[in-house]
Amino acid sequence: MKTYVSPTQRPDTETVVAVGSFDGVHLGHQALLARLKERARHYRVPSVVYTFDPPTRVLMQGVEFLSTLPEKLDLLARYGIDEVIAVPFTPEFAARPKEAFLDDLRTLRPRALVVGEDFHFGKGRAGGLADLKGVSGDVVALPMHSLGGEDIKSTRVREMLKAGDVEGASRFLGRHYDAQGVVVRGDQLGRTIGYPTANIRVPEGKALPLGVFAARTIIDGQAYPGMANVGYRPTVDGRELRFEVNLFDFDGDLYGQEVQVKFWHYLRGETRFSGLDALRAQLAQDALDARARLSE
Ligand SMILES: Cc1cc2nc3c(=O)[nH]c(=O)nc-3n(C[C@H](O)[C@H](O)[C@H](O)COP(=O)(O)O)c2cc1C
Ligand SMILES: Nc1ncnc2c1ncn2[C@@H]1O[C@H](COP(=O)(O)OP(=O)(O)O)[C@@H](O)[C@H]1O
Repeated sequence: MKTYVSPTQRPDTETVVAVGSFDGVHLGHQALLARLKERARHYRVPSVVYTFDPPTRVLMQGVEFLSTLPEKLDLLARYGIDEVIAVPFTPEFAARPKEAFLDDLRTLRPRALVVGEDFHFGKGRAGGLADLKGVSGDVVALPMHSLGGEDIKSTRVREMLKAGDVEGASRFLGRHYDAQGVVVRGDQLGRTIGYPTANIRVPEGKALPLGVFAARTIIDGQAYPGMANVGYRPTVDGRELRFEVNLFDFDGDLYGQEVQVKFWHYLRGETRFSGLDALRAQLAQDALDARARLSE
């Protein structure tokens, strides 16, 4: 998959194009991508995803993102997209009139455009489907996808994560929600209570679910079962948000390693224990619960 930061960078050929933030690449996005690929086969031209980094809502409304750009590119490659144009979404870009965006699209010579039916663009969200018809003779506007009577939206996935509902988020994403980052040093307390935890630093702004979870951690392509905590560690008077994982049946040095944690099941909310002994007892129970959930 080729990636560009501007539509003018790519070779001057016809295309089919899907436009959007694609934050999380959830089931609704996946339906759009399937339609994009179908149109690309039909016209025998490359499938192009025109996306914004960061997602428009992250810049405009200050929300957290579900996928970092590398995570999003990785997912789009796996769905078999030929090219991605990831334009830096800045206040200046957001303030451009709709005509400027339409001109950008024209440089891609789109045989077909695939968007969600509520797609808007340009300053004040002034541009809509009718404008797109001036750029391509084949505008596919997909209706909002729903699951169990609920619209599938990135916003809803963010809400579920904040409530610890990683199962709900997984249903909407069509895969387990995950976070990638590098293992950094913590307070070296975990090992003293028999539960060493790899503290993971994720890119600032990445949405994390809150609570205690059964998780699978991918290190060098291998999956390790374990349990994760995302919280403030009230028992040890923690202050900032920490993301840590204890791996079962693992012993080794992980500092500096890049890891990917897949959140499997919500186990409980974080609580304040009377001391480290009480915390240790709870961790023993969490480990049993996590193993049971992971072997289901
Ligand atoms: C599965 C799991 C659950 C946890 N639950 C809690 C909790 O409920 N309350 C709390 O204060 N800390 C909780 N912690 C965080 C521990 O306090 C933390 O692992 C310990 O302070 C060690 O920190 P360190 O990695 O900086 O050495 C949990 C950690 C894990 C791995
Ligand atoms: N089973 C394990 N799960 C997680 N980390 C482990 C495990 N075994 C060893 N480690 C290593 O020990 C470190 C965690 O020990 P800990 O005392 O909690 O220190 P820190 O506070 O620096 O995280 C991890 O970063 C990793 O390098």
